This record gives sequence, structure tokens and C-alpha cells, in this order.
Amino acid sequence: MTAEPREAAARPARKLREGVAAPRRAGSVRFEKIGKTYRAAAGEVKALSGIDVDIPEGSIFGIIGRSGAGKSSLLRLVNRLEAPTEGRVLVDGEDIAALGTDALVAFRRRVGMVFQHFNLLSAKTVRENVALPLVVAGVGRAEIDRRVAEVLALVGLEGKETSYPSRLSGGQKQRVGIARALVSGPEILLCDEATSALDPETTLQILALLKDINRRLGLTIILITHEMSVIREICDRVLVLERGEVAETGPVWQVFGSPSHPATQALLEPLLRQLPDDLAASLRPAPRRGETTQALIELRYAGTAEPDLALLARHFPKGLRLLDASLDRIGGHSQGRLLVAATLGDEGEGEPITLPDLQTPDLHTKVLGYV
Ligand SMILES: Nc1ncnc2c1ncn2[C@@H]1O[C@H](COP(=O)(O)OP(=O)(O)OP(=O)(O)O)[C@@H](O)[C@H]1O
Repeated sequence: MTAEPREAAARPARKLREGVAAPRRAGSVRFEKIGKTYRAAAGEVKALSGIDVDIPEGSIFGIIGRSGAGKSSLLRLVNRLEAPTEGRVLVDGEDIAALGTDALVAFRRRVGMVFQHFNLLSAKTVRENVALPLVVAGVGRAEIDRRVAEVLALVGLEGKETSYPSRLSGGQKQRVGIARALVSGPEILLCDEATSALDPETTLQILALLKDINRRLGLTIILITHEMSVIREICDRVLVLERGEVAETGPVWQVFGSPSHPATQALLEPLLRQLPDDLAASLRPAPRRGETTQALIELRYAGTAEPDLALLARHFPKGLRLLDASLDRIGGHSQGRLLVAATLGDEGEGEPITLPDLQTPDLHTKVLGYV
């Protein structure tokens, strides 16, 4: 068993930091020049290389990439389910490769994990499933009851204590999985495709719960996903992996606003609304000579730019109609697109127009055609 005091497993995240010589950070992760090569019978597989990334304590950090990009391999390094073949993983500044057996057991209680398929024991009740990590750690009965009640309330499962997993919905099962991951008072919560098995509405509820837990307990959440919508919904920062390497990383609003790598652009594609059918059908490549024409203009906002409607109206005084809008607020920044029809009059003489200079690094404008 472990040399760690038994009650350590039952402390909430903030309390874990008490008594530790200040100003020690809790829940930060540093991947330092990480490489990971699997050696299988069929040969070597290079899963990760040159990963040099910091995950700040208390952040919600998303790792995204296509299938086989190396997401699981990277996540599994954090709780030492896998070891890197090159580089170091530092948690709160400490190289976790140096942990001995007892210290590793204690360390793993500081890192909870939530799984795609919940991994609940079907023959045990909700309460028993959630209590399991504390039972294994040898925590006393009264403390277990207190902690289990606390985390079940936190995830909104009061009243379900004696239910068996087979009687729960997918969302409720994942709440049990989250409660079990929290019951040891971790500083870091790893989420391995935690919402991939859930319907869209339940996904949003579970993501909202994770965000709430992050804010209330102050723990670091590291999640892997293949859906940009999950990243957009809750993450502060994102790492895009492509073939085991960093494609790009940064604050979500920045990466979404100005994706620089083709892998990021491809992952964002499903989020970009296509041109509505009726507009696509009536679009012409050039204005008609002698007719009053409207230019269909796309305005893409990223970074710090916000739609300035008065400015647009000044640029298109003959008429401006808003046809379609999809704007999100991510990390305090506007992200998305406006489609406007600007009346040009008949001075175009059949020639495509030149747009007034609205373009900035954060606002990209484009004439899509004429209607
Ligand atoms: N235990 C293993 N032995 C050999 N190769 C492995 C092992 N685990 C992963 N790999 C290989 O390493 C690469 C990265 O796999 P990994 O599971 O980390 O990617 P992923 O992005 O999580 O993929 P997915 O989204 O499909 O789960 C893949 O080529 C995979 O086949």
C-alpha cells in the first residue's frame, strides 16, 4: 500500500494544496520534448514526437486531432499509464518518471480519469461505484460516506445512491464516472472522449458540469476529443495534434479565429456553416450590366474584432441587408460569420466590385458573388 496518509485521498482539490510550501503550483502539467514510440511485434510505431507544451493549473485544456494523431498516448502519459520514450512529463514541476511505487500510488489519486464508456461496475450501486477508490485507499467508513454524498450532490445525482448502472441513462452513468473520478480530491481530471457516447443534448449537460466543476474546485481538466464543438464549448486552451506532432496550440479563441494549420482548418470545417441553399442557387459570379445589383459579402470575425454595424452601414449607404449570421462568443471574443447583401446600384457596369477596405487582421471580407 502507500506511505501517503490515508485521508489524503479524501481531501478536495484545494485542500490538497494546503500545508505545501508556497508558492507550489497544483495541477500544472508540462510536456517537455516528449517522444513516444511503441515497439510492437509488427515493428515500431512513432506515436508522438517533439511535444513541448505547458498546461496551466486550473485550466480546461483540450487535445484534439484525427484518429491515430496521438491523443490517447499523450493523455496516458499524465497519470503514467504510459511512459515517454523521450522527454519528461512534469506535474507541478515534478518529473513523474522519478516516482517510486508508493509515491506513484499517491500521485495517481491526484489525477482522476473519466472514460468514454464510463467503466462502471454493473453489480455495484452508484454509491458503491463512487466509493470504490476510497475503499481501495483504506479510507474510514464515515469519511467515505461524507465524501460520496458530497460528490454525488456535486454531479446532481442525489437520490440515485442505491440505483444500479443498468437503470441509469448515459448522462447519469457519466455523472457517476465523474463523481468516482472526483471522490479522491484530484488536482487534475483527465477526460478520455467523455462525451463521445452521448447524444448532443446530454453532451452539453456533461460539458456544463465539467465547466462548473473546474470553476468550483479549481482543478485542471485535460480532455481529448475529435470534435471541435467540445473544444469550443468549454476549453480555455487547445492543442491540435497531427501525426503525433503539435500542429498548433494556444487560447481557443485564437486558434479558432486564425487557424494556421491545415489539420486545424479541416477539424473546424464542420463548424463553418455553408452558404444557405437559396442564396447559393441565386448567386452569380458577376453583377448584371445595367441592373441594380447586390453583392453577397462574407465578413469573418476572429480575435478582437466585433461586428461594427454603424461602420458597415457607412460603407454601404445604398442598402445593407443581414442575410445570415453565426457568431459565437469564445473566451470574450467574437468568432464567426455575417453574410450581408450590399446594394451597389447600377454603376458596376457588369464588373465585379472592389470591396471598401474593411479588412483587418481580425476581420476577413470576401465578395462571394452577386444576387
Ligand atoms: N499499445 C500500442 N501499441 C502499438 N501502437 C500503438 C499503441 N497504442 C497506440 N498505438 C499507435 O500509436 C498511434 C497513436 O495512437 P493513439 O491511440 O494515441 O491516437 P488517438 O489520437 O488517441 O486515436 P483515436 O482517436 O483513434 O483514439 C496510432 O498509430 C496507434 O496505432
